[in-house]
Amino acid sequence: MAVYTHVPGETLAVFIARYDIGDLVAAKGIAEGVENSNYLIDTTRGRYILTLYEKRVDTADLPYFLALMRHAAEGGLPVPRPIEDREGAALQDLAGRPACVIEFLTGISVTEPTPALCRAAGEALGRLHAVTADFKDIRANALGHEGRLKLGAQCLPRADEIDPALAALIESEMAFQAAHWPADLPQATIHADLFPDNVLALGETVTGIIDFYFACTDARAYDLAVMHGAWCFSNDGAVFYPERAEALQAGYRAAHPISEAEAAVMPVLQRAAALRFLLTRAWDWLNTPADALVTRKDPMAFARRLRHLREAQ
Ligand SMILES: Nc1ncnc2c1ncn2[C@@H]1O[C@H](COP(=O)(O)OP(=O)(O)O)[C@@H](O)[C@H]1O
Ligand SMILES: N[C@@H](CCOP(=O)(O)O)C(=O)O
Repeated sequence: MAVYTHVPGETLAVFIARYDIGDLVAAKGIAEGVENSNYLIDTTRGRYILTLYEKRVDTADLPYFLALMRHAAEGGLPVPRPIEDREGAALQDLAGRPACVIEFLTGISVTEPTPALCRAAGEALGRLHAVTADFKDIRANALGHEGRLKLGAQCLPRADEIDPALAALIESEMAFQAAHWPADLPQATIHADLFPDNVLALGETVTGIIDFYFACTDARAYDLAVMHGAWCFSNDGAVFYPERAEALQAGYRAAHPISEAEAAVMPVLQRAAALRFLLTRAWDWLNTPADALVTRKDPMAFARRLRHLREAQ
């Protein structure tokens, strides 16, 4: 469930009238997503997405995210373009929250991707890296190497409330990452959260790359490592699908090279990515009130991935 901020219909109609996109004819809250409130907006001229940014998104970062989406869309990628109102403003204030109307893209997100879709998604990431190579804005990754170690230390004291062996796993991986994280990889603009639920597809064609709200500047190859964890395991993390991983990497290489140095440290980056999602899920698991609207994601699904990656080395 992800409509945290409810906007009355009459307020929405007045809001949409600021734009040159036709009159509001329907608005529905979108259940998917966890971070922000999203509405599907139909007007007399087309369909749009209205996002109200909730507390975990720093308002100061919004111009970066919107500029990045615009840059990627102008580069020919299926990325939603932020829509400007008649005065040229894309970033708005609605119901006390920062808000933006963006293009609606067709397609559905799958939960069990085929190797062919993994290939297409890998290629989409490679194209994103190619198109954003000249995107100049910089945003530090709050969940980069240092951020992961900090969050790990915050999760450790209560991690065993989730699973009796979890603290030991986190502590051991933090030590490994502190010793092995490569500081000298090429930096780039990365999506940083390109899970299957953030890729829209029709059949095996990618029609949308969405949810840029973790995008940042970090090791380019780390973005592929995030996708490896998100796309190449069963959802519970119990089964690894090598054919998906091969397809993902082949697709990426069709659009962007992977250097020898990046390939050599990929196992470390994959473990770092598994740790990142294990930690944010563990933190949310321990700190989300039982009556919260949002469904917590299972941290153990990424603990299993991390164990698999550690054993495979
Ligand atoms: N531009 C878009 N076109 C079509 N559907 C979208 C678009 N943006 C978001 N959605 C829909 O809204 C859902 C939640 O969006 P998302 O950006 O992932 O939210 P959150 O940041 O809260 O996780 C997506 O799963 C998708 O169904
Ligand atoms: N992909 C992350 C959670 C972020 O959720 P999103 O809906 O904004 O992609 C996870 O799976 O832990």
